[in-house]
Amino acid sequence: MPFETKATITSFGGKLFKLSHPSSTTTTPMAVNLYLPPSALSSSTTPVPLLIYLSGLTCTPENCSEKGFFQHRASQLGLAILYPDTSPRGLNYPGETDSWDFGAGAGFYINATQSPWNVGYKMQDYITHELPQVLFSDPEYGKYIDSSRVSITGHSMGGHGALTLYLKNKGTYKSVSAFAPICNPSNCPWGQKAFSGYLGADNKEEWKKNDATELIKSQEWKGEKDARILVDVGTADGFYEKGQLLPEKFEEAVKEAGVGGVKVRYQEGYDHSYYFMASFADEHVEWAAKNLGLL
Ligand SMILES: N[C@@H](CCC(=O)N[C@@H](CS)C(=O)NCC(=O)O)C(=O)O
Repeated sequence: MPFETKATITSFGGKLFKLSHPSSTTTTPMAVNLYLPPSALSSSTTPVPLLIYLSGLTCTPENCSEKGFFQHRASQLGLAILYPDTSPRGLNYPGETDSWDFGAGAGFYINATQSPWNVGYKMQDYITHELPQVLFSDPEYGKYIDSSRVSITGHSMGGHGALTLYLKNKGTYKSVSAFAPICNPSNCPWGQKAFSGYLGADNKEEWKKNDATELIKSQEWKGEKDARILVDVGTADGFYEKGQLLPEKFEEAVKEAGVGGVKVRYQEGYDHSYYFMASFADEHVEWAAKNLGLL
């Protein structure tokens, strides 16, 4: 089914489209925003590459579209941005809306294995399979996108989502970047709560398959010299201070696996918010653009 266009908003010379489509993966309607830069919309040009942005806990497609400021540099460089939602909505599973860090708004970009979540909470399949297929084949929007040039990025839960989907699907995305990602969910409260609910408290092997710090040590990545991973963490991030992000664990794993081409940067004084995100948005868009052949 093609996208239904709910709104069109001019932004940095391009257009932000607020879209919706019925998803067979989540069994619900899904909201998604798409930004097309001016170069994509001018009739004389060829399709543009795509950056997928995965948002954090509690977010919808709106948070980053409104205050992430990705559109600023994406407009100049000729990059499309896709802002998906963070979970299915309205399934009415028991406990789905009881807390902000589990269920609605907290899908973690994994495929749940535990009932009832294993029916609709399949955000990994949704982001890697259904959503790109719907976009690339859409009669209105598909023609603007070069489906062979896609990168991925994200914030917090979405930063981890970006890292894991990149690591699980080597070659699908040209690069990855993450803002304040949860780096080692098996060892932090947010991750332990989500993985217990979605994957089962005792299924630690399943946890490892969904944890960026474990995935980077896999056979597929061990010894990789050009991993194309950029991570930024703010040193005044309260969630970093509380041990939710654990970037040092990821850095240790990178070292242990002998992986090159990974930059983890600690940005002095920045917190977890979109003030931090927006401050480095240009650099993350440039990172993707460079790896997508635009720079
Ligand atoms: N609701 C949580 C905060 C959750 C939170 O900070 N979410 C981040 C992602 S992990 C976010 O992007 N929130 C939405 C926003 O800042 O617009 C709290 O009260 O501590």
